[in-house]
Amino acid sequence: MKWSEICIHTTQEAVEPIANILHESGSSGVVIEDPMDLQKDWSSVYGEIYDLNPGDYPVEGVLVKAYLPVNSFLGETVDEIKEAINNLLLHQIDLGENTITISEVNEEEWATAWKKYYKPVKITERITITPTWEEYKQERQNETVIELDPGMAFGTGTHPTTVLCIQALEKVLKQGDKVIDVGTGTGVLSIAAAKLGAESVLAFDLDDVAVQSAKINVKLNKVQDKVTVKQNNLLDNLTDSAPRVIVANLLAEIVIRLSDDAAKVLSSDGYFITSGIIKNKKDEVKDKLESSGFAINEVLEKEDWVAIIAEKR
Ligand SMILES: C[S@@+](CC[C@H](N)C(=O)[O-])C[C@H]1O[C@@H](n2cnc3c(N)ncnc32)[C@H](O)[C@@H]1O
Repeated sequence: MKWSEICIHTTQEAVEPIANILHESGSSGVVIEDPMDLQKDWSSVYGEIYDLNPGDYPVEGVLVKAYLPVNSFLGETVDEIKEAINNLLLHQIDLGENTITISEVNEEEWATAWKKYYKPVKITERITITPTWEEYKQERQNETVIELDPGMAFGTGTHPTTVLCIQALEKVLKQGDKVIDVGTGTGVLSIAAAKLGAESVLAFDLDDVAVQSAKINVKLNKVQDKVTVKQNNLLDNLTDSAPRVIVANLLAEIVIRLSDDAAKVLSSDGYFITSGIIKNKKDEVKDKLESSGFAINEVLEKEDWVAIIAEKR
């Protein structure tokens, strides 16, 4: 089969929504080439990992690439992708250059193109995330290893927003907590919560592809007794529960929409961990959280992204 590579030159802020658009259009294995990755000193800090070629990276902005089968619908699919990306401007998302190029690749190239970027990564002192196809030996006694097969769901577990959420979970989670993970994607945060000691975790995602991916990863990590994965819009139709922690790695706009419901649902000593928030939207989200009845406990930052730990007042 022939495949077409679609490459979008954009901004860090637009990477997640564009990756979602590409997933929804049926493309496989989104690759993100962000020059910030070249500046990370993975080898000295984390004893790992990457062998990155600077020639693959833009000088400014980020390249988001995905692979579409070459068939009679390709033209229409590309037009739909372009339209959906341009619609992001209506949500005040900066698209930067927003140039879109299409090129043909062979099957072998695309099948391995994204996997070469995905290696075991030490996310925090305690947690390492490794793709299922890498053999990884636990290096330290108290190390918690999460195995992930990202499939077509967001993401590899190494995105700054995911890392920040895991760091926040480590700070607030107590043994025996009930947790809800809104927008679970691959299930990575639910798996982390279960492995960090949560008693039960509800993992919600609107996207069926994510739900299927999270179910697979939950089993792979043997936490199916603790984690229940369901297709659900935000916190809609929640009956019992009263979790002590809600974690939501979504876009700033969606976090704002979720804030009042999160305050209602959480237990009285509850924490709301939010991310997917680009730095320039931090104050808007903080204001909304405060007006929903939260006190801002801590703001964590990584690259252009923030995560906010908010405590129910
Ligand atoms: C940025 S990804 C986060 C994935 C994962 N939690 C992580 O931290 O890597 C956001 C996820 O939220 C899901 N999502 C978006 N809107 C949603 C909604 N209204 N209700 C539930 N999930 C939603 C998307 O399908 C996507 O899987």
